[in-house]
Amino acid sequence: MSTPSIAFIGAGNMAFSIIGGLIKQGVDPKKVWATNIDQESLNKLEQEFQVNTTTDNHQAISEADVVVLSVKPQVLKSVVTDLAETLKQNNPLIISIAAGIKAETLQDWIGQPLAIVRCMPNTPALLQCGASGLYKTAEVTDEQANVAETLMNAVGITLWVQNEQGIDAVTAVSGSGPAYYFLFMEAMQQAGEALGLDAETAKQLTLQTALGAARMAIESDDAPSELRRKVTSPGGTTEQAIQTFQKGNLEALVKQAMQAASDRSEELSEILAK
Ligand SMILES: NC(=O)C1=CN([C@@H]2O[C@H](COP(=O)(O)OP(=O)(O)OC[C@H]3O[C@@H](n4cnc5c(N)ncnc54)[C@H](O)[C@@H]3O)[C@@H](O)[C@H]2O)C=CC1
Ligand SMILES: O=C(O)[C@@H]1CCC=N1
Repeated sequence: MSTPSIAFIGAGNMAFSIIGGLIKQGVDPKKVWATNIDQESLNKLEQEFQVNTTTDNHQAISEADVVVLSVKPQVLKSVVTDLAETLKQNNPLIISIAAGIKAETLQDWIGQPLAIVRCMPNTPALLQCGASGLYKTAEVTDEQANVAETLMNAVGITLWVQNEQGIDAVTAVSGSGPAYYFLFMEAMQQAGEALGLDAETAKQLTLQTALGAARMAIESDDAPSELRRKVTSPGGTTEQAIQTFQKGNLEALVKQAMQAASDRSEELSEILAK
């Protein structure tokens, strides 16, 4: 992939995953800049991926074609307002991965309606197994949209949403989603141990089962409901487990949890816009 010069501002966990995925995909590390206020995080990035690092956000964006805003939403305003003049001058494509901060809010902070793509990635990007939702403002050209899509396609699948609210939903599904599956893995592993397996055995069985189920769901023509039915013998063991989940209202709980994630995304956009 021929890459534009990309600067990640606030390269923490999520940026680490994207950068790692890009480098593993063959992106030239010399084209990637990463910043952080924490030198240790930068040392790790430099050691692992040989990308350029600096604690100076201005230096990182000075020659960037693409600026990826990857600090926490709570510090984004101070970072963006500090960089506003350079952003206005250089007019790079801005990709914000921050949860809950609307494109219009970013444009207000910058003081000009620059081209902004909001991207909601997830950490499996590190293994090129990410899933990202993208939303673009009217200022984004087709070419810039292509750049954003190509970049995120290098670390997984990408889907565009037509309205910005869609990003709140993407956040609840795939942005936060890995954590839901990790929680389920933790719970299954603990339950396996409670049933008498040693920790390593419970872990390996749990993780391989998660991988196998995900691959089947992706690769099979059957819907997950049908795949589930094929595991569930009438009067058998799975039926007992599924009935227990259903009595505990698992589906309603999942819906409630994801609504809470989406609500929080909306709430952040209101609180942090000020
Ligand atoms: N972690 C995840 O799974 C996902 C995170 N996101 C979004 O990505 C963004 C980053 O999240 P994480 O990587 O989890 O957070 P993080 O805290 O690991 O990374 C942010 C980094 O920014 C650095 N930083 C703080 N102030 C800075 C400044 N003024 N200049 C440069 N660097 C600065 C921090 O030291 C930190 O290492 C957030 O906005 C979040 O909403 C989006 C999707 C998934
Ligand atoms: O928890 C968060 O706010 C971020 C956004 C999606 C995943 N992590």
